[in-house]
Amino acid sequence: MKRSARGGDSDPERLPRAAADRGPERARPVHEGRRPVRGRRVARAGTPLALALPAALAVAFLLLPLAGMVARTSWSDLGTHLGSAPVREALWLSLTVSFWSLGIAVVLGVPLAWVLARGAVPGKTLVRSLVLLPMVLPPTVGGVALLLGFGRKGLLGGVLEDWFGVTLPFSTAGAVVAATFVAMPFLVISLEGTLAGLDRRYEETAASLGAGPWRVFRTVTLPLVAPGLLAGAALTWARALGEFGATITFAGNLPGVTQTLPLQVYLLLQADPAAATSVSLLLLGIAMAVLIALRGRWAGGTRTPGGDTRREAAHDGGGPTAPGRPSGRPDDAPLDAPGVDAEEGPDAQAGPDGGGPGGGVAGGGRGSAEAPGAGRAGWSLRAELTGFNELTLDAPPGTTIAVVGPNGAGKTTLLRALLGLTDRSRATLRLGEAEVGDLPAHRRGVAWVPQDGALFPHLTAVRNTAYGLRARGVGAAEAHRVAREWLERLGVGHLARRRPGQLSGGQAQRVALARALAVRPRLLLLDEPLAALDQTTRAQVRHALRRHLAAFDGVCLIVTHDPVEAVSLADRVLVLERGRVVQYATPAEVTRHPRSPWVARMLGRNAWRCTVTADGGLALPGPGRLVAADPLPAPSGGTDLPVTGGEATGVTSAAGAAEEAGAEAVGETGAALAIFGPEAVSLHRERPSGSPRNVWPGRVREITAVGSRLRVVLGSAQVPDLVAEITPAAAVELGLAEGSAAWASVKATEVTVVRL
Ligand SMILES: Nc1ncnc2c1ncn2[C@@H]1O[C@H](COP(=O)(O)OP(=O)(O)OP(=O)(O)O)[C@@H](O)[C@H]1O
Repeated sequence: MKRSARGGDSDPERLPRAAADRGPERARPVHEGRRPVRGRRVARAGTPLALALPAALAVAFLLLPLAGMVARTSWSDLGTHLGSAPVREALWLSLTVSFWSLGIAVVLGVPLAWVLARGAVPGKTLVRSLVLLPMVLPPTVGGVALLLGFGRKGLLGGVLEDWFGVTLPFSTAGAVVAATFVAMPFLVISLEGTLAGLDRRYEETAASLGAGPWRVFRTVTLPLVAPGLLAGAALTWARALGEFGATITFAGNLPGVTQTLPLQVYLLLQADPAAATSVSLLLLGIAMAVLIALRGRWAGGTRTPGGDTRREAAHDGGGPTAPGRPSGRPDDAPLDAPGVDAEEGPDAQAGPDGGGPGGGVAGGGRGSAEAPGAGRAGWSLRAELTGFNELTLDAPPGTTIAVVGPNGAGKTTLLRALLGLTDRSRATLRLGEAEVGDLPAHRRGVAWVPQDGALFPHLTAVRNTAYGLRARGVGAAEAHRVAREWLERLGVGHLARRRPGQLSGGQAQRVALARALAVRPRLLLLDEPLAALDQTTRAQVRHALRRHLAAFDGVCLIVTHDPVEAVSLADRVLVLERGRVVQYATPAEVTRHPRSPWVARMLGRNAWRCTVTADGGLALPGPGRLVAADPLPAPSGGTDLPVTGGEATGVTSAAGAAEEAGAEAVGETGAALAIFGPEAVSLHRERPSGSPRNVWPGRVREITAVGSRLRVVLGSAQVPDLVAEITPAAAVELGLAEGSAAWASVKATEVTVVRL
């Protein structure tokens, strides 16, 4: 049996798998636990001498001059040298120039880095090369270029002098310009790298909560890239402080005006080498202090306040992709078990009055947690998608639609199209009476909860929840009051002051849901809201979700791979494959008559593609045949779309229509799907002699435990693999083990046939 064959929990082979099963966040400690061990082994035994030797030489090459400086410094005269009036003056000037330079670099460089990382502007590669140029150009050449640009006879210099009376060469301002020219690239390159590595979902989620681009930049982007920005700023400042070549060429060497410390060193080297060494040591000390303070951060990704280095990029962002990551820590924070049910009194069904004056498209007088029911106000959904997704989606207020389909079916693309965040699919979108398809994401009234919730790691739970309200102009006090109410309602009120990094996965999901519901969206999009949670937490959050979705009177789309989630949360299940609709029906209908093998398997059922033969039999791809008691139903003509209030309510797609037409064309023969549950399969040691007409020999491929029962996968030369579900006692009685021979039988009455 697979379970016993696997061994105990201490089996090292099992650890990564088991950790991965509990979600990406839990998997991390396993790898972290192993890494140092591997690292030590590689360092001790793995570094080839051919690499180690030149590397050591390189370190010696870099170290020797510095060691020489330290060794040759006249330590007894150090105080006198550094305390002299010219050195103090030069130091003061250096600090003035370097800080001005830093200020200008931040004001100009931050927007430039953003445009390079995010802007859809032509010629970005060229601009990036231009930014890098001062880093590789000899500084004296940079100084010459500055003279030709900003000098008296330069392109702009004459204008500056005539119009504004500003002369840059041989002035302190000139020294600032020279230092900025050389140092700004450090800031731009460092920040651009950090921005490119930032997980775009934070910004996209902020937009879906109603924040415009400038607010998103100020309140989400900047705080998240702050470490990268600080690192770039420190490097920029240090580079400006040490600038020499461009300064002396463009601004000259005027004591008290442009003679900064590096220029002092140059002069002192001829007049007083010992003093030059002392001043050099000062500059060296400053540079080392900056580098040590940064500890290599300029070379890394964004270190978010939650503590994770992010190299993720957006779905459509063009950068590297990375797996979803739960914002919380499922393991170490206690779950708020008593919360959900206890706080769900009648009051909990009354929505907070959080609508602010800003309102946005999601504003209006609706309480977002009114009791569901006919006649209530709400927002219907009508969307027509073209591009990768080709479908039309219609749903009345209060509908929850589970979007399912295999990997790459276009589920996420569908959500992103509804948000207006992708060009791969475009959506015309009507929510209630409002056409919002042409509006930017932050004005659509479509709230999005990405896979891991994407809570802003630098904000507490309550500030996360208040974010959308603040973006809509609600005052801070009111927004926080409403946010607290929502957190209470979702059973996480007591965690209001915690940051996402201090929440468990389930708690983080509830906060993310509270944050989305608090803005009273017209359309709610949940991307695998429970995927990162363990079974117990999943059940709790699902429960909370069901209650709140029942009170939500917009339409909610939930992407899921979990059949329990689809069946228990949704009013309709939308099955996608290759961007098209395969089925759109109630969960009961999808369970009874799944129209694709993928859905059938997702629901844990056997699903065999077969061909209906002229005599009503079912031909399988192999030599075997399958007999079903019920004849194939007449072609449906696509009528498994539900109808509500006299109007067709459902989904259509070009592909779906074509399939229906094809099915009709073949009449009673053609492609079909034969479906039977694993509980309908009986296993035997010998060929059964009774009534079943479907009997095949096979060999046990795999046995796994599912709850208190066992799932047996039987491979057969005659028919596709089939799954049976039996009790452990039956398995013992039959002597089943992996590889053992067995017979399978299925009653014809247990087989349902669905036309494809
Ligand atoms: N930025 C992109 N550029 C090009 N193709 C993309 C991009 N993002 C997704 N795709 C492709 O679009 C298709 C649909 O992707 P999507 O992410 O919507 O699928 P999904 O159903 O959400 O999959 P999963 O269940 O794996 O999350 C896939 O074939 C995918 O490779």
